[in-house]
Amino acid sequence: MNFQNTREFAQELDRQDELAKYREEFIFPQVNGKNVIYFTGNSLGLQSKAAKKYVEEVMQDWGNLAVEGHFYADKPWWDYQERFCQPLSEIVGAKPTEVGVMNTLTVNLHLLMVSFYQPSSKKFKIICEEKAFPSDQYMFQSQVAFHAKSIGFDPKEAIVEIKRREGEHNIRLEDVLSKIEEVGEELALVLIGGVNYYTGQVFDMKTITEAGHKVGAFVGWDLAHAAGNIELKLHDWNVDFAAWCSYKYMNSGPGNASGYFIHEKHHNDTTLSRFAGWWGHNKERRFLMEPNFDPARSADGWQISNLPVLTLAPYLASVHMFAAIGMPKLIKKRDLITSYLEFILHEIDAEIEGTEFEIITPSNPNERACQLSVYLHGQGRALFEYLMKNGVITDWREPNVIRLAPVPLYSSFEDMYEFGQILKKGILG
Ligand SMILES: Cc1ncc(COP(=O)(O)O)c(C=O)c1O
Ligand SMILES: Nc1ccccc1C(=O)C[C@H](N)C(=O)O
Repeated sequence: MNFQNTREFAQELDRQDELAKYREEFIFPQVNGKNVIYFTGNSLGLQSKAAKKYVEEVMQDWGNLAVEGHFYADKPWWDYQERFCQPLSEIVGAKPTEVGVMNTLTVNLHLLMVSFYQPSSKKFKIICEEKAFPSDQYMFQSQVAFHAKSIGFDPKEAIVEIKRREGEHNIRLEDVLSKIEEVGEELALVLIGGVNYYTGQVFDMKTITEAGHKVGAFVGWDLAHAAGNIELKLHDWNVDFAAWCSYKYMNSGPGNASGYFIHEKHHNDTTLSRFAGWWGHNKERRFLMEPNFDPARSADGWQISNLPVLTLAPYLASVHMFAAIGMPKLIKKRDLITSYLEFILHEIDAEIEGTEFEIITPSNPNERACQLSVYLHGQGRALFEYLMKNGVITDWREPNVIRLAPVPLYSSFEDMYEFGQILKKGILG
């Protein structure tokens, strides 16, 4: 499409946008009496109007029914999580029995590593990406330290990071594959962010998963920046496990629950260790209070505690909205609005001397989703602060990168145009 950097053109794209009406379903913070231009749905998604209704429903049931709500609420609490399985399975490309919600992201990745990182003295290495999100790095370090002494391997050798090549911002697939081959039989686990939080790079999960399996490793994915953002086919890709937070693209609220996936091929595997609790016990027999753990033969078998229902309520509102729309439409708009933002950035960059906006996110549409990370050469933190003051909510990452994520559910094309104008003013004064 031949884009134009005019308000009329952006408004025309909004008129043609079949998802435009969903913007009304969200609450935008106000700056100078106007909706902000919100680019940080990759950090915390906006509150939907439905979220409050779902929470209020639980509050009312709690008030009216108290303990009886577990079984007699409209959406009974004891199996509240089952309402997620169908819609979530569509979002991440899984069978409904392969997904669940519980805890928070890093906690779930730790718990999944209990099952899928069982090192021996010969097979103990973990492949991850260089500069993974810090929480993942700390997780790897602590998992390795936890096992190293009893198994007797050198913790310093255990974590193998895939590096970017000199002068490049993104990791090459060929480098991931050759590292997997090089580590070979010593490789116990590959665990990478499916979409890199800093650059927005989307990894070829199918190919990497296959390569990991070829050398006998488990392969898992941190899908924090992927769930609700990109097409996923976790079942077909034969991924062993994955987890994601729900507060980014899935708009479930700050620090909210994590979704997780465990491939059905593992559901009956009793050799996998796991940390158990009564909510993972055989569902029909859960309330018999039996002494021995009999795990549910599905992803539910990894549940531990009864559910934080109030917390799950806004997440349920969100998955219902995603289910009503479907990922294909979101992805279609995502690609158009991201390309439009890219075009606007190039236009403004070309107009202004002395600046250079280097988009470090891959330009190949197969390797990016809705985030553009922009290196603002010639500009400093003052520009970021100007943007924030003028109603553009973005984030700053050292040394000089802003991340912009136009979210297809609630961002408009006119937002992109307006952002360009504010950016220009911020630079030219
Ligand atoms: C890739 C990635 N992993 C892990 C986390 C941490 O998640 P949590 O604090 O929910 O455990 C985040 C974001 O906060 C993230 O972007
Ligand atoms: N949960 C948060 C709480 C406080 C500050 C940031 C976060 C984020 O989620 C950061 C996000 N993971 C990121 O990619 O930057």
